Amino acid sequence: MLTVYDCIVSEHDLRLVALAALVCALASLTAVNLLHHVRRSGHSSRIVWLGIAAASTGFGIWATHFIAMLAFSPSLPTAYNVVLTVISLIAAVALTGIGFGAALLPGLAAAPWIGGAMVGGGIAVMHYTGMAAFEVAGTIAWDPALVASSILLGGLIGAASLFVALRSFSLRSKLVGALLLTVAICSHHFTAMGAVAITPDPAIALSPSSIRTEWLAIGVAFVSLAILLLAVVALSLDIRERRRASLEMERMRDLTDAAVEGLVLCNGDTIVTVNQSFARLVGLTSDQIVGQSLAAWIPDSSKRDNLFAALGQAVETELRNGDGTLLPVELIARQINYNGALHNVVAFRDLRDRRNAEAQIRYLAHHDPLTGLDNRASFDQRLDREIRLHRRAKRQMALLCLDLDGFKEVNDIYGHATGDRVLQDIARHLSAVLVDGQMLARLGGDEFAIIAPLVTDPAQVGQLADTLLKSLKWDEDGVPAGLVSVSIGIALYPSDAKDRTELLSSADAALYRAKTEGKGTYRFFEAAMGAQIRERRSIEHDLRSAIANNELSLAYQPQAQVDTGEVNGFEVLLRWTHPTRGKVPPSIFIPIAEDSGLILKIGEWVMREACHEAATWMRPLTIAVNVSALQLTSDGFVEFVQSTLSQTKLPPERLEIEITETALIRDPNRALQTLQKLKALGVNIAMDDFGTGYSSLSNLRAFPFDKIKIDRSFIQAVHTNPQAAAIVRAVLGLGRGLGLPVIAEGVETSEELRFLGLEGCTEAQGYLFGRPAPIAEFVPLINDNVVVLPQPLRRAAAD
Ligand SMILES: Nc1nc2c(ncn2[C@@H]2O[C@@H]3COP(=O)(O)O[C@H]4[C@@H](O)[C@H](n5cnc6c(=O)[nH]c(N)nc65)O[C@@H]4COP(=O)(O)O[C@H]3[C@H]2O)c(=O)[nH]1
Repeated sequence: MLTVYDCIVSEHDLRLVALAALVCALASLTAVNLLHHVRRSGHSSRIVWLGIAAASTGFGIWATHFIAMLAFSPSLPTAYNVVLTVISLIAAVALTGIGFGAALLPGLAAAPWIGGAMVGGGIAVMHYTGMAAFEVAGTIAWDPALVASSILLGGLIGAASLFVALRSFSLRSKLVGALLLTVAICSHHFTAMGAVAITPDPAIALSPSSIRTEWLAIGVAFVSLAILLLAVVALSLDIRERRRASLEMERMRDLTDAAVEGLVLCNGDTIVTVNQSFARLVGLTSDQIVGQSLAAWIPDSSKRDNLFAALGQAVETELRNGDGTLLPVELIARQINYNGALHNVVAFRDLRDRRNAEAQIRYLAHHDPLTGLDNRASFDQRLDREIRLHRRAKRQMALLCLDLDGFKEVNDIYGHATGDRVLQDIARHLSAVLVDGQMLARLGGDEFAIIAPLVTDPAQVGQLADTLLKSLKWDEDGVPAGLVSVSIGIALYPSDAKDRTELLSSADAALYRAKTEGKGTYRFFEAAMGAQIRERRSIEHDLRSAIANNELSLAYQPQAQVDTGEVNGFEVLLRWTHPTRGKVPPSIFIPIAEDSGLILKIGEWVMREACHEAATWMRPLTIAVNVSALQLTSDGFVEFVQSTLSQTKLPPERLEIEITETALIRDPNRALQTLQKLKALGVNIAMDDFGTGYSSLSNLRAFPFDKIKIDRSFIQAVHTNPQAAAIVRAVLGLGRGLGLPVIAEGVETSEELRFLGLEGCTEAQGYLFGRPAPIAEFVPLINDNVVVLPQPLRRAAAD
């Protein structure tokens, strides 16, 4: 280093050294600017601008060398070989051009380094060719170490200069790049000059054809002037380009800001600009984002690689936003030519809404939207899985099927909104009872099911059912406690079933038993239940086609005066003659018809047939028709009765509707409204089976009854059970008190009739007067005023 320093200080004119450095710096700055211009140029003008850049830089290197040589004063005569001097200039221009071309090769990350190193090589070739042109009256000796160092310095610093200069479009990059190129040229030159040792030799003469130093100075001055001109051109180009770039940037920003998707423009991995959508997406300002690496926002490197490997194809990954949280995004990358260079544009589409929608769809596919519980599909999957696991582990599990009692009434009376709230409440209460591993699902309507895995003792499941039932004792939304209850059927795997379908049907059978044996309770499956359920389903199935198949008929049972035996009217009783089962008792098929809703259609048929029949009788006898709760509360029942009466021309006062007390309890307001309307039509209303239900005095007063029917179970026990006799007496007294006639049902013996006569009962019905039979058997009764009571009984009643 000292040799180089000594060489500069003691053997050079420092003013000219400074001039050389200035020319060099000017040439380097011009070179960097023109290089950027080449990069921005279109294909056709690229080669022209590359030539201009190469010429300016080559001239600059050459001029720097020769000004520095002019500054060199070995105190001996010197001159320059013309040919070699020209070759050195050509070499400088050509090798710089090749280096620049290499540095701008697209798609090669190391291109600026390689190109820069080639420019460094060009500096060395120019210098040593120039030194070969140098003639001096002496011999020149070279220090090989310094020669090698000079070449290395030029190459390395040259490589670094182009890398820095081309890294970005910023002014800083350009200035630092130009400075490094200046250092590369100067450091090479002066290190190489430090390697020179001249020994004066008067015997060596300068060749006559060589140019004198003075002439060289003039040539160098011209070249320097040319560099100055090129620098001005480069500067104006730079200013123009900057203005154009800023306009282009502004236009692009306006355009990209209009886009809904986040857009990011990258030079390599560095973010050059972003639109407002992207800034909003990450929650930062664009100034905070620009200049950063794309990797900072897309942490998954493999997804980043995929993005650029398959341009134009969507890649789903995560975006890290300003606060460090990750957002699901879809990316598409494309390449565009921006400011003369290829850039990557990455579009970011926020996938949160889509993901939420997908999650919602997935949720809905497996859950009941009203209660949030798992739905049937999800339940079936889980049950299958649990059965597999328990089979493998040889363990026991339980399935509990739950059904709401009285839910239909809640919907009818309080409306569907209340019904929905009741279901939600029930779901919440039941869920609160369950422990980890147990699953509650809503299978539809008012049906729920619970899977209880790993049961060691059935008593455990009984306790669970008890707790579930207790959890539902509540009073909410104005729905009275007790109106809604839950019945539970329990089946165990593997003892009650081998697969899901069988397990469900066993639990269903147990549920049916629970419902028929009191409601609000639970039952375990028993083998016999399966057969009962199948039987019930078969009856329900056949009942559906019973009207169409003419399998239904009506039986008529007389109702008579206790004292005279005179017939007042008939009660209509439904009969079903099944093609294979024969006569099916009403006690079997009527509850099935009521549970399945078939009673609505069947009841209409009964009413129409009965009114039609009664209208044909010569005597104006009454006709009593049983009406079930479902009919009474069904829409349009009153209108139906009215139109039946007018169609059959039966006077309304001849029709009597028999209603049990339970039909009133389910929906008292609606029942009251219906009964009042029927009453207004002129129809009579009888309370059936009095004594078996609630036997509420308030019901008798609140509803517009015309008659009370004492249940046959009391009549038949009047002589064996003093309590029954007391009840009959009490009901008769009640009737008298309220001014309501009382009819006794199921009178079979003359003793029963005598008892009723003595207690003041005016009307009776029973086998004693006649069994229910087709109307054809009562033809004389309906046409003549015939007393039906046998003589001895008439006497008994009269006694
Ligand atoms: N042991 C005995 N029984 C007697 C005597 N007199 C009448 N019965 C029976 O007592 C039942 C009286 O009908 P219910 O209390 O309205 O009870 C009826 C009624 O609730 C229902 N039912 C029958 N027909 C209809 C109908 O058309 N519509 C509706 N909704 N229910 C009906 O089925 C129930 C049973 O009907 P049935 O089996 O016909 O049974 C009838 C009748 O056959 C007697 O002296 N001794």
